[in-house]
Amino acid sequence: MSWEAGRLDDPRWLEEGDPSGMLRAVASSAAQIRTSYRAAREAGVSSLARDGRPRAVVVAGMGGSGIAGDVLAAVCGHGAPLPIVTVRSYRLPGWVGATDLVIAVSCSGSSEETLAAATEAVRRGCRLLAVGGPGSALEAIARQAGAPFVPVTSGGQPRAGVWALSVPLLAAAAELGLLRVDEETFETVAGRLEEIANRCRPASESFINPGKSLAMELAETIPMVWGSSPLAAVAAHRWACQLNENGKYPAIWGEIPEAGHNQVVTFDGPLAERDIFADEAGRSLRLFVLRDTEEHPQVAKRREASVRLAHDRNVPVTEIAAEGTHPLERLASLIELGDYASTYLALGYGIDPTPVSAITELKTRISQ
Ligand SMILES: O=P(O)(O)OC[C@H]1O[C@](O)(CO)[C@@H](O)[C@@H]1O
Repeated sequence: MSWEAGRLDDPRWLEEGDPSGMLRAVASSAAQIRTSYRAAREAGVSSLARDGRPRAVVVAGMGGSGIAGDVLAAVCGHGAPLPIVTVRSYRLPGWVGATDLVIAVSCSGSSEETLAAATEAVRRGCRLLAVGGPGSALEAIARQAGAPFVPVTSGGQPRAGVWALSVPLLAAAAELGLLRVDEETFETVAGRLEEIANRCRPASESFINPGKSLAMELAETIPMVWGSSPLAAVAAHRWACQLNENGKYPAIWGEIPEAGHNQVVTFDGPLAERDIFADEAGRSLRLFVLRDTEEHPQVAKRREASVRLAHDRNVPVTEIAAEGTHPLERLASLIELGDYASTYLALGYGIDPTPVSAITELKTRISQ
C-alpha cells in the first residue's frame, strides 16, 4: 500500500483499481438528486404536512445514512423553527414522543441501530417517515405503522447514495415549511454536481482535476478538516468519514470556532513537527479548511488567523471554498469534492475504495 501519484493519471489503473465503480457512483450524485426527488413525491411525503408541524424532527441513521440528518439540519440552518437532531445509535432520547417526527434512514434497510430506533418510534406513537432499501425490514416497520416509505435503490454502498438518502428528508422538510427547496433548487444543485463531476472525471489530468490534486495533498499527511460554518462542518464530517471508508485513512474533523479552542494546539505538537512517513519530505499534519460563503464575522476572523498561525508553524494548509448560493448547493459542492478526493486517495494508494471489510468483520463478530 504505497502512494503513487502516477496511478491517478493512468486510465487503465483507474478502471481496474476501482472494480465496483466508486468513481461512477460519485458521478451519479446529480442523477440521485433528480430520481430521489421524484421518489419522495411519489411516496407521498406531502402527506406529512396534514398533521401540521411536529415539535422536533429526529433523524435515525448510521454512517452514510446518518449524515442525511446532518444535511437536513444544515440546510434548514440556525433559523429552523424546531430542533432537528440526528441519532446514531439504538435508543431515541427520552424526550422524543408522539408530537415528534422520526425519520429512519437506512440504505440497506437493515442496520440494527436504525431498526431499533424506528421500532421505538412506533412504540412511542411518534410520526414516522422511513427512507431506504425496498423490501427491507425498515420498509416492513413503516408499512405496518402506516407511515410513508421512500424506496432508495442505490445498489451500491450507502455512503455512495448520500443524495438519494438525503433528498427525501429535504422534500419532507419543505412540505413542513422548515426550508425552501423546490424542483428548481434541486435542479440547480444537480447542475452544480454535474459540473464538479466533469472537472473531477477520471480522464481529466491531475493538474486541472481538483479531486486528484486534493488527493495528492491528502496523501502522506494526517488530515485535519475544519468547516467554517455549521454547514461546512457537516461537509468536514463527511470528508472524514469518506476518507475513513473510501481511503481506509484516518482523518480529524472540526468546526470553527470550536477547533480554535482545542485542535489548533496540534500545530505545536509532534505530528506538526516531524514527518512520520519515513521517506517523504515535509510535515505530517495538514489543515484543510472548508470555507462557507456565509460565515459569522468572528468566525471569518478566526479562520484567517488560524490559517496564518498554521503558516507560521509550517503546517501546510489547503482552503476549499463552497460554490453556489443556496445552502444545499454550497454543502453539496463541498461534499462532492471530498467524495472525489477520498476515492482518488484510495486509488493512488492502490486500494479498492468500495469494500469496508473491517466493518463487515465487526458485524460478524458481534453477531456471534
Ligand atoms: O444505510 P445503512 O444500510 O443503514 O448503512 C449505514 C452504514 O452502515 C454501513 O453499511 C456499515 O455498517 C456503512 O457503510 C453505512 O454508511
